Amino acid sequence: MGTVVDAAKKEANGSSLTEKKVTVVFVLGGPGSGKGTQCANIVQHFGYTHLSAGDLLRAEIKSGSENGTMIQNMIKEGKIVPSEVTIKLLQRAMQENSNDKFLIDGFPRNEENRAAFESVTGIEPEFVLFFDCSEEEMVRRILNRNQGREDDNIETIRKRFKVYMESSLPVIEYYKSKGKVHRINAEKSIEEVFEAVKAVFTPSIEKVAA
Ligand SMILES: Nc1ncnc2c1ncn2[C@@H]1O[C@H](COP(=O)(O)OP(=O)(O)OP(=O)(O)O)[C@@H](O)[C@H]1O
Ligand SMILES: Nc1ccn([C@@H]2O[C@H](COP(=O)(O)O)[C@@H](O)[C@H]2O)c(=O)n1
Ligand SMILES: [Mg+2]
Repeated sequence: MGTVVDAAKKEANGSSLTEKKVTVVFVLGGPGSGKGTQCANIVQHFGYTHLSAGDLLRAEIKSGSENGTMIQNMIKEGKIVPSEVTIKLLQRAMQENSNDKFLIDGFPRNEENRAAFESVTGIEPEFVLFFDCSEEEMVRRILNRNQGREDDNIETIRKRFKVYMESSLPVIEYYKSKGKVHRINAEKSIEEVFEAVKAVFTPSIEKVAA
C-alpha cells in the first residue's frame, strides 16, 4: 500500500486538486444497477461532472497506454484493477475539469480503492448513493445493454457479481457505519429511480418551499 499511496501522493502535490475544495459523491451498486443511467440525469439536473471509473479504464485501453493490456485482461475477468492506476485516472480527470462537484461512479470497488483514494487525495465523499437491485434484474439489464462491452457476457457477469458481493458490498457497509449511505431502490423504472435520487440531491429548504 505504501508505494501505491506515495506514488500517487507525489502526483497530487501542487495540483489544483490540492488547492480547490471539491465535493465528491460516490455512486455505488452492482453491475447493471443503473449507476451510469442515473448519473446522466444528475448531471443534467444538478450540475455535477460524471466520472465513471470503468469508462476511464476503457478509455485508457483505447489510448494505447502501457497499462492497456493489463487493464483489458482484468476487465475481461471482472477483476479490480490496482488502485494506483484507477486513482491516477480519477485525479487527472478531476484536475482537468473546472467543476468542483463530481459524481464518481463505480469507485471505490474494494477496501484498497477506498483507503488509497482517501489517503492520496485527502477527499472524503459528501455521501454515497447506493443503487440496490436484485441480481436477476441486473443480469437482465446487462444482457440487454448492447454496448459491445467485453465484460457483458454471462461468464464475466457471474465473476463481476462475485467480486461485488465479496469486495464492494463491504465498502458500502463501511460508509453505512459512518451514516453516509443513501440507499435507492433501483429495481423500479428509470423515472421512478430518478425521483428518489432527486430527493437526495434537493436541499431540504427547497423541499419545504415546494
Ligand atoms: N431503472 C431501470 N430500469 C430498466 N432498465 C434500466 C434501468 N436503469 C438502467 N437501465 C438499463 O440497464 C442497463 C444498465 O444500466 P447502466 O449502464 O446505467 O448500469 P451501471 O450500473 O452503470 O452498470 P455497470 O456497472 O455495468 O457499468 C442499460 O441498458 C440501461 O439503459
Ligand atoms: N474502481 C474500479 C472500477 C471498475 N473496474 C473495472 O472495470 C470493470 C467495469 O466497471 P463498470 O463500473 O463500468 O461496470 C469492472 O468490472 C472492473 O474490472 C475496476 O477495476 N476498478
Ligand atoms: Mg456503468
